[in-house]
Amino acid sequence: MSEVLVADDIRRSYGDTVAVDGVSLSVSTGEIFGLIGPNGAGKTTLIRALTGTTDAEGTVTVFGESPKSVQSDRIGLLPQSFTPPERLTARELIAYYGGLYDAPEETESILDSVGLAESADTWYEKLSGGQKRRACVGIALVNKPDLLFLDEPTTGIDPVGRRALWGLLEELAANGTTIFLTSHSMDEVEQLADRVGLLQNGSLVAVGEPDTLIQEHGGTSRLVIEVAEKALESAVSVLTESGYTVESGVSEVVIHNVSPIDISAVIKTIDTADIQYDSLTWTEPTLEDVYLQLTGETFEGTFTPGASVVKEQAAEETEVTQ
Ligand SMILES: Nc1ncnc2c1ncn2[C@@H]1O[C@H](COP(=O)(O)OP(=O)(O)OP(=O)(O)O)[C@@H](O)[C@H]1O
Repeated sequence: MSEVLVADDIRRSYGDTVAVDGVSLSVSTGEIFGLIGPNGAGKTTLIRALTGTTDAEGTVTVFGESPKSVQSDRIGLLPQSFTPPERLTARELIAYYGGLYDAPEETESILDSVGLAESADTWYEKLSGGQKRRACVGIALVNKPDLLFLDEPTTGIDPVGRRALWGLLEELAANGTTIFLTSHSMDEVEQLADRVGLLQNGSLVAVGEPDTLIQEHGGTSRLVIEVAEKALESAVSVLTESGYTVESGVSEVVIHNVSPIDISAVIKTIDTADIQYDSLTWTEPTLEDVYLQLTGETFEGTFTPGASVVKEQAAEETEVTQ
């Protein structure tokens, strides 16, 4: 695979604010690179530097030349904020932007790909927020770009639409389109990206395949047992005595490093001690854990979105639901 995008020591400040602070990276043909990072980390500024839409220090080459010199139909860009003419329908918009290129993608095919076929005759201003975002994604695709930059492409798009868009992006990448995207949705990046870069305070603090980053920084699998406050202390002591590594929260006990086959032994231990609990939830580390670990950010509670509830005490049998 050849390198489509190469950035070396990119720096961009706005007055005293250092938005991008010496970023170097490269992305290969057909690769999906996911850029994550807290609000204000510099993701949009970096995309603007990589696309030549803002001047920055350092060097960027796209297809071996400066981004400003690259033939315009080879790059697609969906900016974070973008408002196309509002009194055009979705179909007219796609056709209008397509008309700027010699060999655009077929309008109907784009409308179909982004799930707007049924709303194609609605003015942009009358589309819902998610439909507007779909239309903007469609506009970024009109020139059949070889390199596609998407700054938070799925913001506001419903879960079914998001998954459809993921499928579309995977298909584009499989056919050789290189994709550079930013997102605050860790499941989106984990699902899509071949490699992930975590930007913090303008610097790339980690780059790697999602699985590798999760292995290195995601921590252990966890079994979260929700117990009544009065049972918390005895639950902790029973489980600790049984050799588990335990941590307690406000109303839950967390056991680290538990594999699914160990869960029944844990249940037996707490049942034998007659400890009342509301639920058991098993989680394995995700990209979100990597994000939280490396950025040092925290949130209230222990549950993560990928959690599998393995048992509620009212249930007759242990059952795994995703
Ligand atoms: N045009 C601008 N003028 C002044 N400061 C700016 C400008 N654009 C960005 N900044 C500042 O640069 C820093 C990085 O902003 P940027 O928009 O690149 O972050 P981001 O990671 O994309 O954030 P978000 O996740 O919220 O979209 C922030 O401190 C922001 O306030």
